Amino acid sequence: MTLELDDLRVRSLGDCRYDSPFAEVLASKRTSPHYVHEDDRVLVDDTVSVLLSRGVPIEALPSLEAAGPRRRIYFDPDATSVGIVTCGGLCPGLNDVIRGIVQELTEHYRVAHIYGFRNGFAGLTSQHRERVVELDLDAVRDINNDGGTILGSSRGDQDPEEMVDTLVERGIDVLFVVGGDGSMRGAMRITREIDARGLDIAVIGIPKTIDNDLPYTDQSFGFQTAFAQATAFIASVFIESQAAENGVGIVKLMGRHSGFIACYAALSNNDADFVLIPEVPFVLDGPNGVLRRVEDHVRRHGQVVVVVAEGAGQDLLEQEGETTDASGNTKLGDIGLFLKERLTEHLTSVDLPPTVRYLDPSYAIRSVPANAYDSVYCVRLAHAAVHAGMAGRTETVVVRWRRRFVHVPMPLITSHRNQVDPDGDLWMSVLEATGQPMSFEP
Ligand SMILES: Nc1ncnc2c1ncn2[C@@H]1O[C@H](COP(=O)(O)OP(=O)(O)O)[C@@H](O)[C@H]1O
Ligand SMILES: O=P(O)(O)OC[C@H]1O[C@](O)(COP(=O)(O)O)[C@@H](O)[C@@H]1O
Ligand SMILES: [Mg+2]
Repeated sequence: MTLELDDLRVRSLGDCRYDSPFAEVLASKRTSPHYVHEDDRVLVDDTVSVLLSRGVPIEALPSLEAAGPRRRIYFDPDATSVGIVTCGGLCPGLNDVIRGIVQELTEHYRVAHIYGFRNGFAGLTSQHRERVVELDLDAVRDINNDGGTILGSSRGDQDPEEMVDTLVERGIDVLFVVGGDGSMRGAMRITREIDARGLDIAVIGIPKTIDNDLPYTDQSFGFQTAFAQATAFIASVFIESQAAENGVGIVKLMGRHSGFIACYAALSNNDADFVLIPEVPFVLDGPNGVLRRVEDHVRRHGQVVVVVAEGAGQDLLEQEGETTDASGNTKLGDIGLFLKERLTEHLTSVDLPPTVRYLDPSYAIRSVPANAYDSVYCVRLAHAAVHAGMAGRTETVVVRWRRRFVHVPMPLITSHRNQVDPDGDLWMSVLEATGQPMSFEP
């Protein structure tokens, strides 16, 4: 993988001219196993073989700027106005992030104004810009107890010129965009327009994806909450299938291009016998196909549980042309219902008429409040985002990478998708736990 140090440098609006409220506390800090100094950097790679293969001196190895408070900051807090927008699909923890940003900006930096734009990027258009809400400590009190986002969200394309007009009209100095790959592409278009006009506005991204499909982040916030929810649905179909004759439990889970939710949920209570994900192709028919394998399992155990990610096996479905949603995301065929139909047909034909229990929990796994672990993660990301913005970083995303909070340039976070590696140890764990074959190919 070619990755140059220069690709990993984040942009800054300029020199930091003001003392940070954290200056005193940071004065004596040095890098330790538990703290990375603001001038130090975090390595991208973590194995000796990859580091050696880079073939460059240590200081030229791919590395990321550490996140966290700075001794000096770019914006004068008294004269700073901030905007927050949440975009794309919901994810547990969005309210925790909003709350964390508002609390940090209010209690430590004491900025002049914090505005929330309603319903994603749509809230920055001329049509909706009047619906902006001013956010203070009262406005965010207890919002973390609820799922969703108090600001609302949306998909769909918006004009960057109009959005930047709104930022200028409101006097926004720092815009926080909480969203997925689409939102980060949208945020980059905003920064391009800001650059074209020579404006002094920072844009900071906080990566949100329930599918965990953004690269350079260990695991996205809300993911743990979501797969824990999914686990409960798998447990239900397991119990149901156990009590029925030739019981077949099928759970379809979110995961458009990445099967992380399916893998983690399946591993969590180990009730699944087959896990099907977009990254690992399979066939249904033939001696090694899924149908025969499931049949064998039902013959031996009297029941079976199949977990399928929504993006799996799309090549098996007949699609009427490729359709996309408002944001340009591919709309998928329903692999869950297709599997249900084909398995019912097949098991009936081999004299194992099944009792099928099919669940598609869909939005039920992402509309819940974050669990305690994700809440902690969200608040720490929010703090890191605020520090980055106040220090004048722009076109920058705050992430946790190999357990350190770091800054990643936006173009890099949209450069590719994080997916389950069929040769990696996660998929190996799934194969070990389920006992399913390594391949369903003929
Ligand atoms: N390629 C793109 N360029 C600019 N904006 C985009 C792009 N893709 C998506 N967006 C905008 O980002 C927002 C969220 O994108 P979407 O794909 O729906 O969710 P997510 O951010 O979760 O991936 C939408 O308003 C959408 O118009
Ligand atoms: O119905 P919606 O709101 O478009 O969202 C559904 C889709 O969003 C996803 O959750 C992906 O969104 P994120 O990764 O951005 O959170 C898919 O798994 C799912 O199919
Ligand atoms: Mg997306």
